[in-house]
Amino acid sequence: MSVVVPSMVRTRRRKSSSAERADFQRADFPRERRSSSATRDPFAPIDKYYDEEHIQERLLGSKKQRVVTSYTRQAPVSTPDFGTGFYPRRRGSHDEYTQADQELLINVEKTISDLLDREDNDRNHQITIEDNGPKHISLGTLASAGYRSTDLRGNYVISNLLQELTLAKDLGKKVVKIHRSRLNENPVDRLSRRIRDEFWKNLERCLDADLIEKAGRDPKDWTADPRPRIYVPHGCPEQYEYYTQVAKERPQMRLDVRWLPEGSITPEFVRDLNDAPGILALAMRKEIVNGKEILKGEPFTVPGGRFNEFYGWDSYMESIGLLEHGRVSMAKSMAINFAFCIQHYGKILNANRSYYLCRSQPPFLTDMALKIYEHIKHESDGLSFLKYITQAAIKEYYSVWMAEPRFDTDSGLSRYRPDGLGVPPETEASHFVHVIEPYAQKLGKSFDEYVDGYNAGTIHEPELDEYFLHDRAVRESGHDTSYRLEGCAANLATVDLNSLLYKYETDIARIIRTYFRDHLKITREFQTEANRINGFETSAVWDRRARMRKARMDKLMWNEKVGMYFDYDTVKKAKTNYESATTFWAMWAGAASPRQAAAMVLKALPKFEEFGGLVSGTEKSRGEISISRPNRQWDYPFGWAPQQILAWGGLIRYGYTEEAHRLAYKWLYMVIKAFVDFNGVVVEKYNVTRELDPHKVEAEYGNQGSDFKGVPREGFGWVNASFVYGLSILPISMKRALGTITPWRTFHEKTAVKLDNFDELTIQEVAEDVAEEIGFQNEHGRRASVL
Ligand SMILES: OC[C@H]1O[C@H](O[C@H]2O[C@H](CO)[C@@H](O)[C@H](O)[C@H]2O)[C@H](O)[C@@H](O)[C@@H]1O
Ligand SMILES: [Ca+2]
Repeated sequence: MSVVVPSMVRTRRRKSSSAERADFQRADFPRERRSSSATRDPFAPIDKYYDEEHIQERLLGSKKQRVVTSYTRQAPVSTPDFGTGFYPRRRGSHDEYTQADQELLINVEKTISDLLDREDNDRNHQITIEDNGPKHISLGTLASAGYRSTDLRGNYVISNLLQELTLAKDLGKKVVKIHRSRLNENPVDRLSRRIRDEFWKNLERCLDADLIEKAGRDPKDWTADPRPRIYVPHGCPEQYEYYTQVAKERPQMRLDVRWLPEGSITPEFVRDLNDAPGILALAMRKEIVNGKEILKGEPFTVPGGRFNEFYGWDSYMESIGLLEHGRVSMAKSMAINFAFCIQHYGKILNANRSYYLCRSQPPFLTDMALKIYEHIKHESDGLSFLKYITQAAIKEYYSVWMAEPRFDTDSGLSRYRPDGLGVPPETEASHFVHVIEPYAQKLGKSFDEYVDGYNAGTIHEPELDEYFLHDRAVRESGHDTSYRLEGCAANLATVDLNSLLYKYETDIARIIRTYFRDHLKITREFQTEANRINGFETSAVWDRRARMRKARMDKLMWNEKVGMYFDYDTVKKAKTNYESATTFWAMWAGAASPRQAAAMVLKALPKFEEFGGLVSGTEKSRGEISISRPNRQWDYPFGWAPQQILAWGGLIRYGYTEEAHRLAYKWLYMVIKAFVDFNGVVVEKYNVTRELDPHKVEAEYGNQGSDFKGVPREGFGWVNASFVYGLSILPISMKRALGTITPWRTFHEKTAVKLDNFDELTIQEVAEDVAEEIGFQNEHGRRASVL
């Protein structure tokens, strides 16, 4: 058997003195040393896994020479597939493929540079299926102290190697031992592990002395002098003092601490802050450390990418994944931060930046409180947590969603309709060029001059006022942007918002009845006109509100023929006709009757189901796309994690478990396939119609999460959550199939149940049976046979 020793090893061995050799053999690494894998968990979190400072000294000695990493050099050859270069040789008998727990000894810097040199053909610091490199490397084994080499092949393994080494480099490691099994890990396990051990941690922020610098940074601050700045609400003098002290103690940070005014925050005030954007203070708690009382910020999880602040509905979605991973205290802190925002800013904010002060996002607080409570009900403060958050949600319900300008008295339904003035400053400057340019030209002004004048109120343009009223509403809806909402959002009582409010009403009724003996006292900071006199709430009125809302939704939004809810235009007094995946929110909230749910499954679902799960809206509703009518990120062909999460929940709630499984499988398959083929990528949104590279989204704002060097470090908050939650609802057979990257088609073909008289019992047929039982016909007039 010929043993191939990488050329560098041979050279070094020849040069090394006998004394050095003796030292080396005396040391801990005899030629057939036992692997350390018996004691080291191949899948440990990176800080533990690479926490072996001693490797370098022990192995490299003073000359740092003995760790070998090299490509197997061969004569350049030319192949039609790869072009000219050094290509993988055939496997030799020395390859130790059978040893799943084999460990490799790797020089970090050198291997990264070799890998990028050879494998990263398009020079984007990622190794993906779009690179035409050899997808092969020979590395020294730990057991032979680098004397023997073993081969790694294939895009996934080679890319995982780059990722692991980049992580090790982040930790300052020069030489590492890596298990082969870590590079070859089942991708579902690998992504779950990275979310659990790394992504959540890297997305964690806190407005404490040590972290304010990180959380204060705003990639959306386009001003000439971006610097960390914090605004403190009037009612929080201790916090003001705290941050002033931080600013004094750490002048290099250039932290600018400012008060917010007492009383209501006006649109004019918010507009005027655009030249000095800043983060908004969040909740802090008092802790005793070394006998001294100190303030500690309640932490929060940010979405990722350029979204480096505490978001509204992202946080709810993230909490689903966090709870699944046992990070209960983080979810709890986020709910407490929401209560703080309601108390001090009057609403759950779009996010805690000054330019978001006027607007909110889709409300999920009662469901969040209940989910967290399930995890902490045995704790001494479990019930007081539920009480505190429910009171905050009640205040939010009355003063945000059931008050002017959001509440529409005619329909009795609510709208996204925030206050505000001027052009939203957080988007790229170019975002509104096509809208504003024609007005600027009319006045002979440049784009910038026009925006300055319009924002300052020296230029008046009612048409633009109307445009931005709707634009702000689009952003408050979280669905920014979409042709469903463009030019009309502020007038729409949307299915999404009213489903969520129905959920508030039913949740609040249930909470008051079940946990507070039908009498919930409202403390002063959360009192509103609606409950100030009584000072308490009871369940009956909430039940009644829910029934009323359902009746209104049925009347104004439900379309029996199409089997779907549609947004209601409160100005035109008519249903709209844009088909949106938000119709399934009514199922998530429990607002649909069993009959409506069956109709949605039978008629609506097929319109939204694509290769990668649910698409946001149908192609027909989006309409033609052109240069003057570009793609919008919340329209066809894009799919978003929250839409999937809510639809799965809704389907399960009404007993359509197989449907939920199928959709979850498709979404997770798409996410994991991109993760495997594209260097571990996890992004904000996906093109659910694109099988090869669904993470490539050509729409406004690009795609957060795709721009990284070597390894993604945080994924994207709600996609992380959707992955964790999706796995939690799938049966084990599906999880296994996902781990082997089995497309839905194949999985389905192999596992579909065969019954007598049926070629295949499809879920569609089950839905038809349900429909049959309730006397419902699909649009082709077809009735299913009775089982
Ligand atoms: O900066 C542009 C817009 O960015 C946010 O919207 C998008 O990201 C959010 C964070 O992940 C998410 O909540 C929202 O649904 C996305 O459309 C922001 O919320 C917008 O207000 C902002 O204009
Ligand atoms: Ca590349």
